[in-house]
Amino acid sequence: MTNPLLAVKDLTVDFITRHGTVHVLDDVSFDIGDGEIVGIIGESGSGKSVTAYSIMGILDHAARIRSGEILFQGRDVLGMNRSELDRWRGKAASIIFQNPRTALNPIRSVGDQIADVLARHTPARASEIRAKTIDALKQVRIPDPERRSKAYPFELSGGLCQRIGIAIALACAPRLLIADEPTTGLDVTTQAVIMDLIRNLAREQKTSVALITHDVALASEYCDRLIIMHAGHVVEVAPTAEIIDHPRHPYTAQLLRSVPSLVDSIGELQAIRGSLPDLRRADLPFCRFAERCDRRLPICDAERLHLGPALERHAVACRNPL
Ligand SMILES: Nc1ncnc2c1ncn2[C@@H]1O[C@H](COP(=O)(O)OP(=O)(O)OP(=O)(O)O)[C@@H](O)[C@H]1O
Repeated sequence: MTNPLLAVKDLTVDFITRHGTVHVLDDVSFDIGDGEIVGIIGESGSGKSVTAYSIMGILDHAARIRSGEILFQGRDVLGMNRSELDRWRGKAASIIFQNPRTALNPIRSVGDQIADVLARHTPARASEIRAKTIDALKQVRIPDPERRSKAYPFELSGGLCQRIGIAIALACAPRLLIADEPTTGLDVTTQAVIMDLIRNLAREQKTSVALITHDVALASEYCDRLIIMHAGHVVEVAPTAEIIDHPRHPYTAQLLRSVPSLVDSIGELQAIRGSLPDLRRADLPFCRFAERCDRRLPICDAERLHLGPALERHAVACRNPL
């Protein structure tokens, strides 16, 4: 991809814990283009959130970025100092979290929380900020926005709280929105409303979206391209239809076979074999899927195969792909 909006290159992140070093991300590389909606998919523990937090500069203090680059419009995000990051976050890139209620400040009205973000990034008079706050609430289809702006998170449903999260994230029309499991915990109807809202607003504002989810069916419905992660490696990247029709990595194929809406008959439905390797192991195999893989070859254990920084249209990190 020429001049992507975001380029993550060979990102390697460990966590230092009392029980040892956890090798969470290992040479993670991918791009996100202007206006694209990209799904980052994988089982729980595959490193999706750590990737998102690395991009946003909000990693836990136990994290160590061992190597790699995160370039946003060519600018090195990892090299930004605190005040540069504060200006960049919210204005250029923002994030919405899984649990909207805990992500919001419980003791500040939702209108004030939107106004705070606007005031931080756009110098304007209080009356203008107030008008923009109401506009932001209207944009996420909050009924009776004047009244709701004075509400506290505990007074709103989970779905309404997530709309507030979206309003805060999109208040300054960022170029990149990271949506980290934005619909987990919401009922199915509300999930669809929230996802439609994210997609439509992103398209209107030309905001790129990284949708982080373990829900392959959801990602396949909303994303242009999918990035498949397994145990801290990116194993496959391709346009959504291509990956759904012709998965090439054995892990992707197993992942797709575990999704009821993506198999032709119930008889084809299969659980993913085995479990993720313990990321504290010092002897992690080059291919972290090898121990779960029925296509493993001797060469898989001999040397690491990288997806590479310049990703092809359909890239797969496997010695013996389908
Ligand atoms: N602060 C931390 N200290 C130690 N290990 C951590 C920490 N944060 C994350 N990890 C480990 O990093 C790995 C990846 O976690 P991450 O939350 O990114 O996974 P995920 O793919 O987003 O999963 P989920 O869908 O459950 O959120 C896991 O093994 C997790 O235990």
